[in-house]
Amino acid sequence: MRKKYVLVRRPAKSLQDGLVTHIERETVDVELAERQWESYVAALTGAGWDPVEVAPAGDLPDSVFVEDTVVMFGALAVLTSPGADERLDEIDGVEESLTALGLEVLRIERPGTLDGGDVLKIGTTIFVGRGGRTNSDGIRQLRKILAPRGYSVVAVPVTKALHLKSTVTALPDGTVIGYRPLVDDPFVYDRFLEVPEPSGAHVVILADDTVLIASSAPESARLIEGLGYRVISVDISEFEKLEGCVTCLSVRIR
Ligand SMILES: NC(=O)NCCC[C@H](N)C(=O)O
Repeated sequence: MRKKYVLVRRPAKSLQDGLVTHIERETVDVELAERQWESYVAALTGAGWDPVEVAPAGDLPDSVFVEDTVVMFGALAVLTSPGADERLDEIDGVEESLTALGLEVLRIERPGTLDGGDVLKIGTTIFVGRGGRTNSDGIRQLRKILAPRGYSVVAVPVTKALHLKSTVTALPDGTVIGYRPLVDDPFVYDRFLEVPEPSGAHVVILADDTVLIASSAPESARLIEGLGYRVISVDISEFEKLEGCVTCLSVRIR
């Protein structure tokens, strides 16, 4: 069986200086964050994923949110063009890890901006959030890269949260789940299921029958379990204080 790699990046010592846009700033316990990160990586490993650690970047507070720096399409890695200038320097370290894995690497360039947190892949349909971090030129560039490879890019406005995937993600069967007050328009998706908690909208698909969710969303976890999935919960409270969620801490490479 082919190895399933997952890219992760250890939290920076300066984590507490990470950006906050839509929520009030709270003090981050960096030591607790480190322990939570270890448990998060252990959950991925336990589900059969092989972690590849991008070299840590002590002076880049948001570097742990590695999802925003690259989007994978099979063996193609598209490095992003982060919408926040403070995050631009995160790209180089990620590129080194991707090249070392022998992947084809392309990139979105300024003036285009695109954050990985704005990209939701469901089969060959790629939903891209147009919001605070991703602009129309970034979407245009991604569309140009993906069209010849058989993907269609569907752009959707995001006005109520940081990223598209702060508002919705998808279950293994393709059902889009979201916390309704944060979703601009649920009708852009073929199937939409409302979850009862904001962080319940975020799942990482670990296998066809298994998803990872934050422990801050117990009711949503029960709802998803009721649909026949195995649900693994992890506490990521310190990352949630910086508008992070379970998806943003890793990038799966299949
Ligand atoms: N994909 C994600 O949900 N990323 C979270 C990024 C949080 C970080 N503090 C930021 O504002 O960029």
